[in-house]
Amino acid sequence: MQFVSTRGLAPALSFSDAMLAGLASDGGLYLPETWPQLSTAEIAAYAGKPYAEVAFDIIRRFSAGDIPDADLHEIVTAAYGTFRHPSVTPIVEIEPNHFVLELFHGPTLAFKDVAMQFLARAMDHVLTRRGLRATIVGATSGDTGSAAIEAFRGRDTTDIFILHPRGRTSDVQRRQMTTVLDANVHNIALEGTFDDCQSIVKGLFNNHRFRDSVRLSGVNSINWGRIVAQIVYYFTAAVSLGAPHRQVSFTVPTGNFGDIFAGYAAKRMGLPIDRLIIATNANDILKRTLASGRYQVNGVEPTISPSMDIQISSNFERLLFEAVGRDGAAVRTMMDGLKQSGGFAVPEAALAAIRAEFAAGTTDERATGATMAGTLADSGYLLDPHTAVGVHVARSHLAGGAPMLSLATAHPAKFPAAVKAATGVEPALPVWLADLNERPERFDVLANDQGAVETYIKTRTRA
Ligand SMILES: Cc1ncc(COP(=O)(O)O)c(C=O)c1O
Ligand SMILES: N[C@@H](CCOP(=O)(O)O)C(=O)O
Repeated sequence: MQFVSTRGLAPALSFSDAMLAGLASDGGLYLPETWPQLSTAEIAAYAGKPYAEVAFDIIRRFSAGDIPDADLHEIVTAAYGTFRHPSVTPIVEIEPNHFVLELFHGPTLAFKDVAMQFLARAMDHVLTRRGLRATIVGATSGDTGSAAIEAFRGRDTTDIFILHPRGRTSDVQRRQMTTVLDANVHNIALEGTFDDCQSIVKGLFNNHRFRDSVRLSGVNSINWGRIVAQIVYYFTAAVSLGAPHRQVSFTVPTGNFGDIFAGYAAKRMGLPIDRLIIATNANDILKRTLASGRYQVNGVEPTISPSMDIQISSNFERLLFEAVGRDGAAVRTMMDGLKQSGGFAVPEAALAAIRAEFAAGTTDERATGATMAGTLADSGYLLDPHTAVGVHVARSHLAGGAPMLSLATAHPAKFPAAVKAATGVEPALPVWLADLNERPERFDVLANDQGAVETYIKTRTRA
């Protein structure tokens, strides 16, 4: 299986090379050349299987011939052995026909662990086999960073540099990153927004001389290695509710569009998904795009679901590539518009294709709080603010349809202030994080300046 860039100019790469590259050399994102197809019988056979076995079967459809099966099996077994729930990603019914898919049982309490525990081991495996080291960079609004740092800490093959927007994460999220003192971990608090962090990370990849000199690799969902691991829980969740003999729908709290794109990929591989619903907070560029056909960046608005305070939704580029019939030139035109004027029009046929697969809804701050309070009162279930955005949007799509799965993307204890303000309940951190507030922090504050970040990385990386 080869992987192609959404911008059509970079060479096609193997699974391992696409994973190490992160972003393609033409600025695009990698996608499999074709979507593997699963038969009804193959999907039905996932029922009752351990999560790691399903992960192995799905991921190997992309990595076979590149990562040996025995090695992949070892990687997924170790990755999902770190989760504290035997089902890894269990589901809970919160009201008739509406379920939450709990993705927060990993080491850092967010859905990012599902992919990051796989990605760190897979990268380590490839680098070790090749006798190489890499410099990992990532931009985070809070959760990607903590999950990546936890997964890569102490690894000899990698140095990891995570950029977070200074003062715009929850205290728990920041401390989960900055209290990790391993020598290969470097935290940068950037004077800017998440979009600024992400734009610098993309800028580092697009500076080819720098990229090659430090052997740069990325861990944001621009990396196909992230998306591939997230496809798995769409299958396990749907099968546990009766797929492939029955359709299910998913509502996904969305920022960078990686998580919901994994759902789209599952559908392209044969999973009978009825609706994929994009749920956003006030940073509603995706909802506006679906409604108007114009993707237009506004300023980022801080909310109580800070991990979704994103305007430039990177993985939407993958969907655009699909929707324009995999025409890299058309994607380049749209991305040039984004760079030059902060927006572009989605061609009519592509918009129709996107609308046929996706719906979108937005939740304001008041409704997010009310959803947390109401769900606790009615179902005894405590939501984190991101999941609450999804649950609120999902509720307007419940009537008479397929069972609805709302993705629970973070544990409420990651956002204690927002949860307490809405519900009066202060969720406790699990025992392994109980002393988080007492641990010493280490991070450096940098200006929103790519040159400053390059110098910082160059003087610290061992790659
Ligand atoms: C808790 C939480 N929910 C939802 C999202 C949005 O996911 P995505 O960026 O894949 O759309 C994020 C960040 O990515 C997150 O950290
Ligand atoms: N919400 C994310 C933002 C980065 O998203 P990614 O999935 O592309 O890594 C975060 O928590 O950092």
